Amino acid sequence: MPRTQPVASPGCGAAIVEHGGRIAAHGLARSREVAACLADPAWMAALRGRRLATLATPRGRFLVLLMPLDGADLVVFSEPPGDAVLEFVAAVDFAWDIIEHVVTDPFDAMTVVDDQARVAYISPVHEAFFGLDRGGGIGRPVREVIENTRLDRVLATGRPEIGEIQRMRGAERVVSRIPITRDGRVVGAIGRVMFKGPQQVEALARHVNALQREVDFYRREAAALRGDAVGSLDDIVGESAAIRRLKRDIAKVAPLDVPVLIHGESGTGKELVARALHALSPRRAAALVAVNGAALPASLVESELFGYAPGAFTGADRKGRKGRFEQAAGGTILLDEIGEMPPETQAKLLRVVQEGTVERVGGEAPLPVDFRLVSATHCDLKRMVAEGRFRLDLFYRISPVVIEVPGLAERREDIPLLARHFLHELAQRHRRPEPELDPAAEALLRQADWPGNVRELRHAVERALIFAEGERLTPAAFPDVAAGPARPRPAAEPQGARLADSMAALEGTKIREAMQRNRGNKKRVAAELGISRTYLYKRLAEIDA
Ligand SMILES: Nc1ncnc2c1ncn2[C@@H]1O[C@H](COP(=O)(O)OP(=O)(O)OP(=O)(O)O)[C@@H](O)[C@H]1O
Repeated sequence: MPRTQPVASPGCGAAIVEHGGRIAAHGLARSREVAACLADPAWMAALRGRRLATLATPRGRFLVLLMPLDGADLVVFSEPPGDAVLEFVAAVDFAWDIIEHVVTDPFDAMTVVDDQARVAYISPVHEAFFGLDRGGGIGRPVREVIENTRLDRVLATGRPEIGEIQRMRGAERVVSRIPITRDGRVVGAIGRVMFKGPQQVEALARHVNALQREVDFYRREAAALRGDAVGSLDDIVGESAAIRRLKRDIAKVAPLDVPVLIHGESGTGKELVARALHALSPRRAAALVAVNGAALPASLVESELFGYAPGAFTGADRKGRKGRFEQAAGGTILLDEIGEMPPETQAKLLRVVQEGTVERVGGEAPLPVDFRLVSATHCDLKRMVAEGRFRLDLFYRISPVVIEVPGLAERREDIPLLARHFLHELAQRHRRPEPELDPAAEALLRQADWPGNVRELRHAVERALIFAEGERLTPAAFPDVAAGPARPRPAAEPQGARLADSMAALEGTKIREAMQRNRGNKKRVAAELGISRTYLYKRLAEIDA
């Protein structure tokens, strides 16, 4: 009989119960209540039948597992991993058999990966399908073992993927990939594949899936053609801290009726931000009208923005035409590339923004207009104001709130996510199977410099998809993407400002050289360079700073 005494670690224990009656107990198994159970032949017989059971003791409820040995039984006691497991085992006499069924079911194979995306378990039927020996995949990176798997992605995103189609060994299967969390942390993932299952269900699932994607695609396409302001935070792909912050800012600002200036490098998604601002605002039912400041021909600015009255031009629409501000009535107007608008247009815009009215060309009375103003630019407008290239009064009017959109270089962790998002979307558009992005290609895209930001990445993915051969995109599919040291990035500034920068740098060098030549004699330096002494002092102060 076991000695019964207080145990140091009551959380678990084990005992070997010999069929002859001898018991060697450890940990929890040495406690009085447990020892009594182990010594009770009826209790042991019931446990042998179930293999997995629960035991209620004054210390709590425990899971009990029996493993038959030669002439003895090994009985293990353990704290349960969770109440649901306890309840399941307590309620179902054949819990063991169910677990066995789940892990070996030939119609619903299972793969389990750990938090490093290494294979922890594969159902025997799945192993056989991949030509693996029993246990042959264990411990290996799942990508090496299972074709087209995305279990590593599911680990990274923590998001389940249900009912997806996966191509394996030339056949398409319906799969689900589910992250498993413990205490809020993803500790692994399971993949399930309807292996042989009813073929109809599989085909149906595939069909529904393809239709769903197609509907999504055409819905977006139609919305874009209608110029609808559909958009939402979900359209902004990315999980980096910078993107999460951006989304938080958008959600905060959208419901307020204040003008917003969106600033960011070219191709960072400023238009998406504008659409989300509109979609989350009380004005969402009305239109979002976009005006591109860089594309407005000077001669048409007025009629385009403010419309024209009936009979204003010979040959013009007799009834007159609404301008963009009138079209945006009750909605939002997006003044895109506002930094590119010439001074005369800026003056006209200021009037509209200040007075809330527009005057149609050839019209008599100003018409009140009700719009929410959103502007976007890649220019440094403050600097343009300082240089006299942008009106200060207009700047104040358009920028009570400024939203900064981060460049791709500041959120490289989003690159794989964006690349896969575009692969998915573009594969639908070009009606091509969606290829996998192989890890080396993913690494290349992550490291590359993207002066054109998300737009450039999208183009690179599109080119790769169109020219791709096979089901996998390797680095060779991205011949124009340079790995390693960054290519020179064009600043988020128009050409004029870059020229100004280089002029300033050149001027600094000339001044420094002249100062050396003339041993610091400022009078001589000013004379040599043909500049005033006051200007020289100013530039020297800037250079020293
Ligand atoms: N976070 C994102 N998620 C998904 N798509 C994005 C994202 N950012 C940009 N894109 C896509 O990249 C392309 C360029 O984005 P967009 O036109 O909004 O950029 P922009 O900042 O307005 O550029 P520009 O200043 O050159 O007009 C679009 O196809 C857009 O859908």
